[in-house]
Amino acid sequence: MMFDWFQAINHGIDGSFLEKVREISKLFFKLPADEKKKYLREENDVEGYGNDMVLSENQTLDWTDRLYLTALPQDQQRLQFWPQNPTNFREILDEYSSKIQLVNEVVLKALARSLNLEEDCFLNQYGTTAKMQARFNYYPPCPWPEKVLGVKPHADGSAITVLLQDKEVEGLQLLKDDQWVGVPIVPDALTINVGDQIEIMSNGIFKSPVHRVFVNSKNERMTLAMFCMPQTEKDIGPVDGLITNERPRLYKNVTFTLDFFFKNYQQGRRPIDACRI
Ligand SMILES: O=C(O)CCC(=O)C(=O)O
Ligand SMILES: [Fe+2]
Repeated sequence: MMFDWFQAINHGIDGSFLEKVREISKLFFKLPADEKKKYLREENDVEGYGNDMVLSENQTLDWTDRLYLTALPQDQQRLQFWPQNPTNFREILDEYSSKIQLVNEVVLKALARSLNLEEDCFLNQYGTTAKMQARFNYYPPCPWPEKVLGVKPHADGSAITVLLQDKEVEGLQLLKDDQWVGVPIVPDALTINVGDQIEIMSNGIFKSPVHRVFVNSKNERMTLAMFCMPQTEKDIGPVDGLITNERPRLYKNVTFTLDFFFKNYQQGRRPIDACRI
């Protein structure tokens, strides 16, 4: 199997800028609850500040606070959910998104070349605009760490996810050969994994890894996941060069909307299973 998760260093984003990104996240989560509530997610929406969408009484909630925002394209930003405080929040997130967009392009081209395909074959499925969702995750210390998870097992619905990990506190684990393996902290690295949409586009050659986050009783942890993907109105499917007699088409063409993703995810189903032929 090909790699599905790696740590990128020399990605072109300064350590000092990554610090600024961590800083706006921290300043936001440290605001008084009343102030954060101004950006509260609405009941049936994913964007904004809050926790899981509650879809059933049996659902286990994640031990986390998060702020979920559409970062790109800029004209789809819903600024009512963007913190006014810290005052440079928007400037920093905009700059970070455009830098991550470049990382996304480099990675998708490299993935294509590694399969001897034309380098734009994945990017061509993006349509006219790329989409990017930012998820700021805050995991408070937890008095019963063995009883809950920071994020329950899931795979990402993105094409790729670029994660800025906490500088000091580990928590991310990925399922490899039925074992949970910790993802270490590498200073100034970006942790990159493929999501369901690259699994589909690559006709299953790249696998969108299942991962989860554990919490601990002593330390809080903060991360920022950037979900990079094609514009959501556009359907995607396995690229032509990867459908052969030996390897028939494994996935349908689908329009991978956020709604489709979350309805499955919150009920403990993998959205990608709904895409298989
Ligand atoms: O916080 C982490 O380490 C990972 C978070 C994650 O998997 C996600 O936001 O999809
Ligand atoms: Fe994830």
